[in-house]
Order: sequence, then structure tokens, then C-alpha cells
Amino acid sequence: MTTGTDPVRTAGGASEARPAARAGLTDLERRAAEAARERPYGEDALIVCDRLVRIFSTDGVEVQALQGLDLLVREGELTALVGASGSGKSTLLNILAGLDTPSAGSATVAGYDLLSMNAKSRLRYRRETVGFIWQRTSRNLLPYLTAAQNVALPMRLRGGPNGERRWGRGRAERARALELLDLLGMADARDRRPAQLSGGEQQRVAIAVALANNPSVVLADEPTGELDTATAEQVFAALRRANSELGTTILVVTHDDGVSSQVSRTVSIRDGRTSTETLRRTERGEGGGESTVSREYTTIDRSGRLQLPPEFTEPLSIRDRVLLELRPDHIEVRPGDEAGAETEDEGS
Ligand SMILES: Nc1ncnc2c1ncn2[C@@H]1O[C@H](COP(=O)(O)OP(=O)(O)OP(=O)(O)O)[C@@H](O)[C@H]1O
Repeated sequence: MTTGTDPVRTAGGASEARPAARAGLTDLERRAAEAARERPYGEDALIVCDRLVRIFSTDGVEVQALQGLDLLVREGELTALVGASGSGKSTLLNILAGLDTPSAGSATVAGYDLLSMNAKSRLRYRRETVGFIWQRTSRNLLPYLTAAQNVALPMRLRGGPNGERRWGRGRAERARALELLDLLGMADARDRRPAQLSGGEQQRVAIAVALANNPSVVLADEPTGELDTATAEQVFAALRRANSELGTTILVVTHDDGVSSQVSRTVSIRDGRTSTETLRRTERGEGGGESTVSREYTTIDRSGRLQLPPEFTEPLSIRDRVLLELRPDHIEVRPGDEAGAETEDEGS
């Protein structure tokens, strides 16, 4: 039995609250239920992943790369997705890129349902709605084209409203290519081929290529994986610039934990599910000075599941089960096998 003077509702549903406190809890529950009814999941988000599952079967062995992953990304956000090797980052990105389809769950990006797209809308989605930056610089740029020609190419391939080739637009395309290169600090490199650029410069040109058709979302898979720290920071600065100047929503996958100092939102994936989220924002102090505050949150999925980090569970020897207690403004999580719990119950 739980002791103490606060009103408590245990996870099993037994309520020991005094009438006034109980009314408060009932009111909280009613308001939460109303809020859940009123707002469909992810209605204001540009990327919505709802209980996404991806199972790979090779040689009779099944691997659950995504195990019911929920993720919302709102328009205009610059989000980093971090996680250990094998946590499912690339699997998720391939689904969002329209290169792979999930085994179950749902995924929508800018109104495109990624599970039910036909070949025609998939092509359109990949040409107009998403832009990509891959880890291997050679995958992003054609070696025989200059930087400006590489950026202009997606505009040429996009064609007219019905996919037809649009001739005579070369000048407008080149002007936009130069504008984008300028925005990313690469104007001087316009007439150079990839082999004449450093790895970091190639990735900045790749960002311009990804932005060429003014996509709603840019997806980047380890864009700084082959770069040293200083060069990686320049690439992140270019991504931030594209995000703030053009308002493009950007999702970057990386295994580098240090990325949370480069972006305002970092979501971490563990075992095919989102586990924690770090939000970083700039606050102005009373003296007018600015400071950066970052806070880590544990994510809670659509079914109410959350992952307790080992740094919290190990010192308390938490395993198998826990006791949950609902307080008016928080939930308590306590070891489920605490010594004496049964004796206390029996004596009450
Ligand atoms: N095509 C595939 N066939 C079989 N298993 C796969 C396939 N692709 C990924 N997996 C498995 O799914 C899990 C998640 O892989 P994924 O590549 O998404 O992880 P990741 O977080 O991107 O890792 P890394 O940082 O090493 O790229 C891994 O166990 C991987 O072995």
C-alpha cells in the first residue's frame, strides 16, 4: 500500500485519493481524453510516422529494423536523428525518401501517403517534394558537370506540369543555381567540377542540388560522415542557413551525438523506436545577454510506451516491472520488486 498524504492513483487503477483531489484527477483525465479526441495525431506536422514497422527477412531470419516508430516533424524544423549503428536510422530515411516501403504503420510527408503511392506519384514525390543529400559525396554530384550545372540539373529533369521537357529555361535555371550556391557560400566554386572541390565544399554544393526544386523537405543521410569536425560544422552551418533563409524542413541522420549542439532539435532512436528528444533554444537574460539552454526529454509513443534509460534503471536495479503512481502534476516510477512491498500490503 502506498503511504503519504498526497492523492495517489496507482497504475493498477486503485485510487486512494481524497474526494477533492480525486475530482482534480478526474478532471485532468477528462481534459486529456478530450484533447486526444479533438486533435488527430500529427495533423499539423509535415512528416508523420505513426507506429512504423519495417521487418527485413533474409535467409529465414527476421530483423525488426523499425518497431513501431512514432515521429512528428513540423514545417520549418531542422531536426537531427541520432542513434547507434543498427538502430534503424537509414531504414527510416529510406522510407521517407520513397525508396522503401514499411511493413506496417503509416508514414506521410507533405500530404503524400508513402504506403499507397503509385509509381507516378512516387516519381513526382521524389522530384518535387523531397531533396536528398547522401553521405558519399560522389553519390550527390555528377563528376563531369560543374557545381552550377549540377544544381541546375534537377530543375531540368523536373520538366513542366505534365512532366514534359521545358526548353529555353536555361538562363532562369542557371540564375537560381547561382543564387543557391551564393546562399551556401559556394558562389566562387560555380564553374568547378566536384574533383576540384574539397569534401565539405562538395557537400555544400550537394545541399544546393537538394534545394534546387524548392522541396518541402530535405533528407540528409550522414552528410558529414566522411568529414572532419571543423568541416562538418561548416556543412551544418550551411544546413542551418538553408533552413532559416528558405524555411525548408530538414531532417539529418547522423550517428554523431555531438550534433545536438548544431541543431535546435535532436531525436534519438534506440532499437527501432524514438527514445529521447533534446530541444535547444536561445534565451535572453535580464542583462540582455543570450544563452543557449538545452533540455533532454524522453519520448512517449502513441501507445503510452516510453523507454527508461539505463542510467536511471541500473542504479535502482529496475528490471521487469515498475510501480507507477499518478500525482496531480507528475507520475512516479518506482522499482516494482522493492523489499517489503508484499509484507506491507499484507499488513494493511
Ligand atoms: N536490406 C536489409 N536486409 C536485412 N536487414 C537489414 C537491411 N537493412 C537494414 N537491416 C537491418 O536493420 C537494422 C537497422 O539497420 P539501419 O541500417 O537502418 O541502421 P542504422 O541506424 O542506419 O545503422 P548505421 O548507422 O550503421 O547505418 C540492422 O539490424 C540492419 O542489419
